[in-house]
Amino acid sequence: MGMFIVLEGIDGAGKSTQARMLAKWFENKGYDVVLTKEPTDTAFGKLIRRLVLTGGKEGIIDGARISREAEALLFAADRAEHVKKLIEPSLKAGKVVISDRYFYSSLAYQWARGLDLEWLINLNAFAPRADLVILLDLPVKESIKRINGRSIKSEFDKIVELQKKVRENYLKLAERFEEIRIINALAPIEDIHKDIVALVEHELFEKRK
Ligand SMILES: Nc1ncnc2c1ncn2[C@@H]1O[C@H](COP(=O)(O)OP(=O)(O)O)[C@@H](O)[C@H]1O
Ligand SMILES: Cc1cn([C@H]2C[C@H](O)[C@@H](COP(=O)(O)OP(=O)(O)O)O2)c(=O)[nH]c1=O
Repeated sequence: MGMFIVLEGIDGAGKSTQARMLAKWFENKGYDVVLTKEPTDTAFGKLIRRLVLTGGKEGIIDGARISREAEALLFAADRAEHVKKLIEPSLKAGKVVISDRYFYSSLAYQWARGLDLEWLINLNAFAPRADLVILLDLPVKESIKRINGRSIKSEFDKIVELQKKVRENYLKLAERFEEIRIINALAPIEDIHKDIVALVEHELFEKRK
């Protein structure tokens, strides 16, 4: 069996930056690496971007925003395809799978949007837990600085409030899922990479000996 590593955190925490660096680190060590993300780039992921993430006209069906439940189900459908078609086959082939977001994102975000945590955990029970989840934690103020410009000004306050809730949710989830490890994401990019490598070496290599 391969190794399944997930990066989680609020928007702008540095997940995609660190996922790329970690993938390169494994490749340099001779591992076969699959770098992937959720929402995926498949038709399901595109549907989510169109129906959920735009917040604009395209996200409206029959005059209203789609329900939070439908949102959670769309993320789960995308994830089911991701697990069955890419993650499980890659792990069976002995590869290192690194995913930028996974079901932990659904727990943190859809919970923040008001859905019940136990309902979300049950909905995502088909998805195997990761070997290691690296939670990039930082204050919302800092993440907003990093992604300045990605969001619409009129929605700014609402976005800040949601991100704060999401950050708190991730920290609560870290107490419940022992595979989640918290990394301080305020540091410079190279320092965070070193912390992640140290964590990977400790959690995945030394423990497996
Ligand atoms: N440790 C860091 N310090 C400062 N800026 C960073 C750091 N890590 C990433 N960034 C920058 O912040 C922005 C968001 O990073 P990104 O990796 O895309 O985050 P995410 O994938 O979590 O949304 C990018 O412009 C990236 O270059
Ligand atoms: C995977 C996932 C993401 N999200 C949210 C987190 C992000 O705000 C948003 C999109 O993720 P993001 O990583 O920003 O994707 P991209 O920049 O490639 O469009 O979706 C959920 O609410 N639930 C989920 O299950």
